[in-house]
Amino acid sequence: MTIKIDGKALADEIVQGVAEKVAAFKEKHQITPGLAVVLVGNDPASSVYVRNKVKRSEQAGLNSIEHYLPADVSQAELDALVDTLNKDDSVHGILVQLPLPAHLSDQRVIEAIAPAKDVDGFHPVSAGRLVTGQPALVPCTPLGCMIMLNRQCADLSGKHAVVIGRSNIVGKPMSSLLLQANCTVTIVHSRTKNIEAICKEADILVAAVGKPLFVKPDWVKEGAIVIDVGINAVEVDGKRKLVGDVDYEAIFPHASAITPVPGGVGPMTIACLMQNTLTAAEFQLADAVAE
Ligand SMILES: Nc1nc2c(c(=O)[nH]1)N[C@@H](CN(C=O)c1ccc(C(=O)N[C@@H](CCC(=O)O)C(=O)O)cc1)CN2
Ligand SMILES: [Mg+2]
Repeated sequence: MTIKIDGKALADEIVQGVAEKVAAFKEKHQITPGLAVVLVGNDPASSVYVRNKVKRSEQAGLNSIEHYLPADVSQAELDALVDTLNKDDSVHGILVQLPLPAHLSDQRVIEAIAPAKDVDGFHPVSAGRLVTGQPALVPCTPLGCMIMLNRQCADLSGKHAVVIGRSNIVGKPMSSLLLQANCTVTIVHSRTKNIEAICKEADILVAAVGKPLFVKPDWVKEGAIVIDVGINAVEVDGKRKLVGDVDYEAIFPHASAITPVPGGVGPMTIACLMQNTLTAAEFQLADAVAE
């Protein structure tokens, strides 16, 4: 029997757990962890994600601070806002929704955020901490994938994990987390030869390639755990539909567990942002005590 991993239910559980810990944190320290979310422009998908982040922040008992900037905001104005948020003690986490409009630099904004407030885990300092096994703010999507994997498999040690995709946001941090869990990790990408055969050896297959239905049933080992990070909008019979990087229907009977799209990894990304905001507030408090 294949398990359909219910990301929405697990995300609800995580946010509930964060809410309990936030309540205890407030009680103990008289501090409410604050998450500042910055949205530039009005891209419909980004607007939905930001709305969900604000809603989840409220459920978690976090202080939600929202900044909506026009699509033609200058890089200097955006940098100035990030600088203000970096200096604001009531803000423990800063998230700038990506992608930014073309005239702005995603990388420049990522690097402008104070590493201590980098709840997306995209700053080079956070990436370096993760790779070197130090306490770190870990990118939310891979963190959500690891929580799902740990739920499905009590001991990941020695498993062969294949990650499809090498982005800084998913593929690379995912590989670091799997390595920390003592998996044998292979990353495959657009230049990899014989990608099907490598995927077929995976006990754990994580697809983060951004290509609809890229992974086919004959790429998957019987009993593998399949985590689908892709969220691709396609048109079927004239209607817009979301599909993953994995051919879910066809692969389902071959996997031991698999995430659907929608309702799999996506909701976990936002739940882990709540978790990271609490972690950032805890780290900042510990640093203040140590100073
Ligand atoms: N600053 C960031 N920007 C972006 C991130 C990020 O982690 N930080 N990730 C993505 C967008 N994203 C969160 O920001 C995100 C994407 C999708 C979902 C989600 O729950 N998707 C649903 C389907 C949504 C739909 O119906 O359209 C699902 O998979 O069930 C959550 C968060 C890029 N930008
Ligand atoms: Mg750009």
